[in-house]
Amino acid sequence: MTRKELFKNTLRKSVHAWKLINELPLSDDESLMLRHFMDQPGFLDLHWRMFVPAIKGQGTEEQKQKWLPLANKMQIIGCYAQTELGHGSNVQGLETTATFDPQTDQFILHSPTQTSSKWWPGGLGKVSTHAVIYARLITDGKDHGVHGFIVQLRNMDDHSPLPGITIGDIGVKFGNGAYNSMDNGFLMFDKFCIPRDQMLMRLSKVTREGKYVPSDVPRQLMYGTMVSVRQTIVSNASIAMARAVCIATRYSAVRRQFGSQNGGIETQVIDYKTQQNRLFPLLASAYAFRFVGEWLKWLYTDVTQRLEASDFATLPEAHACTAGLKSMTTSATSDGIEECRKLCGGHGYLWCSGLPELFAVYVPACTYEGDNVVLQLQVARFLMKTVSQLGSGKAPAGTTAYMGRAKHLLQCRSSIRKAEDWLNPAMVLETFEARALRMAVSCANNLSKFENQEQGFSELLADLVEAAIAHCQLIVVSKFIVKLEGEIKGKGVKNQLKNLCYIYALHLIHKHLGDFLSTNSITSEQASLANHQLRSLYTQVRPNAVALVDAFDYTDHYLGSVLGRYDGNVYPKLFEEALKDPLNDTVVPDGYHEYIRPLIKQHLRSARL
Ligand SMILES: CCCCCCCCCC/C=C\CCCCC/C=C/C(=O)SCCNC(=O)CCNC(=O)[C@H](O)C(C)(C)COP(=O)(O)OP(=O)(O)OC[C@H]1O[C@@H](n2cnc3c(N)ncnc32)[C@H](O)[C@@H]1OP(=O)(O)O
Ligand SMILES: Cc1cc2nc3c(=O)[nH]c(=O)nc-3n(C[C@H](O)[C@H](O)[C@H](O)COP(=O)(O)OP(=O)(O)OC[C@H]3O[C@@H](n4cnc5c(N)ncnc54)[C@H](O)[C@@H]3O)c2cc1C
Repeated sequence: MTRKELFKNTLRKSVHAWKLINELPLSDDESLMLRHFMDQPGFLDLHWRMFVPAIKGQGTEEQKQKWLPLANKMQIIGCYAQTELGHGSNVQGLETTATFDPQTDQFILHSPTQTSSKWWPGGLGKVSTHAVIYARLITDGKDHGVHGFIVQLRNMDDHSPLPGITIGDIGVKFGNGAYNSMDNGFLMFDKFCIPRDQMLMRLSKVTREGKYVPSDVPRQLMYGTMVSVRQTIVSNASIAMARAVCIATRYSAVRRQFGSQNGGIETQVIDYKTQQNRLFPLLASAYAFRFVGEWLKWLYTDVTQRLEASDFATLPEAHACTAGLKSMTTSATSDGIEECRKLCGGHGYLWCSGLPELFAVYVPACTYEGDNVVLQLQVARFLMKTVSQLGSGKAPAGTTAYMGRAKHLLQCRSSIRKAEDWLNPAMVLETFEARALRMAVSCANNLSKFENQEQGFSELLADLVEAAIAHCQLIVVSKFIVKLEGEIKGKGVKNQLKNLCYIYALHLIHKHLGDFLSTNSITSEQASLANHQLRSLYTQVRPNAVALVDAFDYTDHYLGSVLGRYDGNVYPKLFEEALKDPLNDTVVPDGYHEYIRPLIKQHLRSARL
């Protein structure tokens, strides 16, 4: 499809999905499932995941009563317009202004520079009638920082932009189809006026007289919509990883190379330890991210309930967990999808493998909802704060509770003696805790050598990110272990999950061996034992690998992959796909008479053939 066709077809699908949701009708969970199977980024994502939650989280009761019924019936379509051409990560650096005019009781929205143009918001370019706009609030010449406003963008009769608004699509993005189904947009305001009651005023207010009234709740609640989406992105990482792994695992069982004896069949590539060493940790990650995603959903629900009761104590941890896990799981999944492409050899590079499209549509997850490095730095700040409070009498809680055992974890030596010891959950957990704590404490010690903490932080950014990743990996490993300790129906299933849990943990040790050795969390002998155990786990997973990906229950239609077909009938179907290519419509290609024939004829003449 051309871009225009792709965009229009996605509009068609989105509107059809919305019709089904209402007609059947579908529950919220079923509607999410429908979105999952619609399987294309589109304006509904931003309307439901960001526009509506932003109003719910930041609007007053009256604002919710006014706007939510319209949004819930999709009589208005909204998006979330925060990022600007010049500023994305640095939200406090946004330039768009919303200046209160007491004479008209209105805010004047203005884009003072080119870099202040909104740039990137999904659904903005061509579809949305409304947006939640983030802009600097100015009253009486004073800048109060960034706040949210509900703004109508387009005329409700003919969809034309309202006077004072310039709006459009930002152009083609990475990949052929992928994210190009979405109208990520730009927007400029030229002194565009909105009524005062369209500032989202749950967190702070501007009175009729133009007085700014800050609220007594943390201003970070303005970032709440991002926290909610980051949490869902973790579960989505599992879905995308599982999809790539399903394709690569099934194909690795079909594909054979070398090893034929006396003219017999060749070896299935899944039997090579190198293939297993690349594939099975990704299979384990798909399960691990699913379980940590379930836990994060619980954490998010818990913090939401606490916030409703004005208990803000767990907000920093919820922010650190959603930011860190969003970052860690999306980076691992993007890399994992690309690894799966390579695991499928040359055929993985074919569009019909399903992997190029999956990669292209997935990889911006490392950037949207917060650049992955920027988000890990938020985790690092949280860890440095926690370390600095050790010994102050305030016991660390939640995911940093292990830091409360700092004295032990800083000096303990791993008691792993034989390979099987690596199947002991307490020993594995302690290894990850020791490594995470020692990396965090080492950063804190190095920071303390700087007179200026911010300067020290800038100098140590790379180490801080590594410490944050170590903490996030510990969370994933620990939640996998907790899952195993809970109710899992079926001993066989539990055994399989145990294998995957240890593959996940031991492979991380192997991959980040430098961290584990340099922090003396394990010795090089214990590292060899971990590798030995890992190989043995691969052997145990091998006979069940295909069943473990079949368990994801993805249909062939959803996978969209010739290589990942359930029936394994890969080669005939690769031919069928090839023959569908427009280049094969004719035997002699268009351009032969124009370019190839004259070239050949010229050579034939000069060679006197
Ligand atoms: C084959 C076909 C397959 C098809 C598959 C389809 C796949 C589709 C999948 C769809 C899935 C999901 C849909 C998602 C849609 C994505 C759309 C994207 C939307 C966006 O990107 S919206 C814009 C997002 N922008 C960002 O994330 C910006 C990142 N920056 C920030 O968040 C912040 O500014 C910051 C965290 C970097 C803060 O920096 P800083 O300058 O320090 O900030 P301050 O404002 O001064 O605040 C500092 C203190 O506040 C704390 N803090 C910061 N953030 C939060 C928070 N969110 N909650 C609570 N607290 C927060 C911070 O820790 C500081 O605290 P302290 O003072 O240290 O105590
Ligand atoms: C597909 C897609 C959809 C999007 N949808 C929306 C949307 O609906 N609404 C919306 O408002 N926005 C949206 N965005 C924008 C998105 O949120 C931003 O792109 C994202 O927050 C990153 O910001 P940036 O582009 O400014 O990156 P930058 O911050 O410019 O990052 C560039 C580089 O600088 C590094 N860097 C930046 N700051 C630091 C620092 N302090 N320390 C160390 N390194 C740093 C980063 O790691 C990165 O390597 C979308 C983006 C994409 C790609």
